[in-house]
Amino acid sequence: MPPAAPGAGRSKASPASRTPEPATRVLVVASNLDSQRGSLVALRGITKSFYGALANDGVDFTLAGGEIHALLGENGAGKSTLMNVLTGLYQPDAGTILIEGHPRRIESPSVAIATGIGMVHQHFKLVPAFTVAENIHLGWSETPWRASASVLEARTAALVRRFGLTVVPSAHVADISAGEQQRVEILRVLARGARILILDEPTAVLTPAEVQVLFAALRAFRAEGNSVILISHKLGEVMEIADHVTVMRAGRSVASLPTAGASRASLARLIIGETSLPTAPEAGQGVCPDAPVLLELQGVTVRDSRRIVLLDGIDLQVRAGEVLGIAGVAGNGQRALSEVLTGCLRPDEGLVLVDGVPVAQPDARDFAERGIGHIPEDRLKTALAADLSLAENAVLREYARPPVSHGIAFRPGRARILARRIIDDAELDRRDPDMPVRNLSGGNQQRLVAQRETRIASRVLVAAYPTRGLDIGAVATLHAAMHRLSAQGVGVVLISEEIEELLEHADRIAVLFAGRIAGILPAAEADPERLGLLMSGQTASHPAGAIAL
Ligand SMILES: Nc1ncnc2c1ncn2[C@@H]1O[C@H](COP(=O)(O)OP(=O)(O)OP(=O)(O)O)[C@@H](O)[C@H]1O
Repeated sequence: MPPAAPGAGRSKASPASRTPEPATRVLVVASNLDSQRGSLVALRGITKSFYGALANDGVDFTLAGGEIHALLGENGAGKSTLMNVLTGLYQPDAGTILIEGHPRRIESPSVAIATGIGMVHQHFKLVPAFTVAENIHLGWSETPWRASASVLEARTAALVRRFGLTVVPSAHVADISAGEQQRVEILRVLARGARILILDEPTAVLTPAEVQVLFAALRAFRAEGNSVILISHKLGEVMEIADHVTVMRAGRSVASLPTAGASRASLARLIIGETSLPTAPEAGQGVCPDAPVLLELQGVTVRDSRRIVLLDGIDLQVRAGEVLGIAGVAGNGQRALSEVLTGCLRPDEGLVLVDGVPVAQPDARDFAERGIGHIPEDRLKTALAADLSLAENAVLREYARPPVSHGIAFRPGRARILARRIIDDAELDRRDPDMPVRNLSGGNQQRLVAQRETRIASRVLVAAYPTRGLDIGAVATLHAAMHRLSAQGVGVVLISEEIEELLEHADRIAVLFAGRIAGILPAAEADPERLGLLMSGQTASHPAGAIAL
C-alpha cells in the first residue's frame, strides 16, 4: 500500500507515549472498573514476547458469564496472541489467568478444552478429505471405539439438533462452503463442552446470510449462560452482536466498555487513536467509455476437475482508469474469475486478451510481468509462501526484474533493499525481514500482499476481498491505493460481497451469479436492492434485464 496521508492510518506510538484523547481517558478509567464486573475469566498482566518483541504487554481482560465480548484492535495489536495464551497455545512470560476467580495454568489446548474454553481460528484446521462427522470426532476423548461411519454421523446429527448449527454429517469437508466449515469447527468445540467460545474474525469468510445464522447460534449459546469472545474488525457487526468491548493497541488493553455506551465512530477512535483516515477520491463519476480496454474475457468458460462449470461464457472488459466492481455471493465463480484474469487459470473455452491481443497460453508469471497484480482471496495458501521470510515474500513477484535481477544475475543486496521498502510501505514497522511470514498477524499478512501486488500493478489490479482481516485504518489506506492506481490509468477489479464497498468505490459493478455475469451497471445507477436481486439470480422485477455496457 502507498504511505497513508499525513496523520492517517495506524498509530505508531505506544499507548504509553501518547496523551489519551478525552474519550480514551474516560475509558481507561472504565478499564480500571473492569475488575469489578463478575468475571468468568480474568486475565491479569499478561505479557508475551516473541524474539524480544512484545506482543502482549501487561494485558488485563475480563469476561463476564453470559456475554458476547468483542476484542478489537489494529492489525498486530496482540488480540490473537492474547487468545492463544488463554487457550494454552502459548505460555505467557508473565501474568495470571483466573477462571471464576481461581488461578489456573493452561498448559495446552487440551487443558483449555477441559476448562471449558474452545477457540475457532481464522484459518480452519479441518482435514479436507474427511467427512464432517469424522472431523468432529477426530481426537475427541468421547469418540466411541470402532464406531462405524453411520454411528459417527448419527452422533453428529444429534449435535446439529442440540446446537442449531446446520451441517451435513456425511459431506466431505473439501466439498462444503467456508460457512459450513466454520460451523463444523464450532460444533467440534461445543461438542467438547465449551462454555467459552473464542472466534477469531469469524465473519471474514461468511456471506451476509451466513453471518445472521452464526449470530443466531451465538445468541442461543449466550442465552444458556455461556460466553463468547469475538475478535473482529467489523464495527457494524460488533455493535449488532456484542454486549461489551475491549480495545487493544500496541500490545496493551486501552479500553473496556459496554457496547451500549459506544458508537462505531467512538470505537474507531479508540482503535486507531486518531480520527483522520486516508480519504479516497469519490468514485462512480463514470469512466470515459472510450478508455482503452486493458484486459478482456471473451466467452470464457472454466470447468473444474469434475467437469462442473465454474464460469459460463463470461464476457468482461476492464478499462483503463476504472474500478470495476464484481458483486456476488462468494462461491458463484469469483475465485475462477480472479484466477483467469491474472493468468493463474487457463479457460477451457474462450479468450483472454491483454491490450486487445489474445494470450495463447495465459501464465501467472507472464501476467505479472505485463503489470497485472493479484490479491487472491486466500492469502496464506495462494499469495504467500508461509515458511519463507517476509523479505523473500515481499520481492517474490519481482525476482526476475531490475533492480533485483540484472540479466541472469540475481542481486541479493538489491533484493533486500527492495524488500525493506515494501515492508515499510506496507506499514509493518519494526518487523524483522528474516521472520517467517507465517508469524505475521493475519491482517499484516494481507497488508504485505496488498502492498506487493499494488506495486507491480502498472496495468491492472485484480483484488479479491482485499480488505479481509484488515483493520479500519488499513482498509482506508487500501481503498485510497486503489483510487490512486485508477487515477494513474490502471484498471482495478474489486471483487467483494459488500454492496456498500462496491457502491462507494466502483465505477461499474458486474454481478456474478452461478458462474455468469447477471448484469453490469454503472455504480451511479446501482442500488442495494437491484444489486441484491441480481446477486440472488432474480431479475423478474427488471424484465429488461441488466444493462450491458
Ligand atoms: N509465533 C509468533 N512468532 C513471532 N511473532 C509473532 C508470533 N505470533 C504473533 N507474533 C507477533 O505478535 C504481534 C501480535 O500479533 P497478533 O497475531 O496477536 O495480532 P492481532 O491483533 O491478532 O492482529 P490481526 O488483527 O492482524 O490478526 C505481531 O507483531 C505478530 O507478528
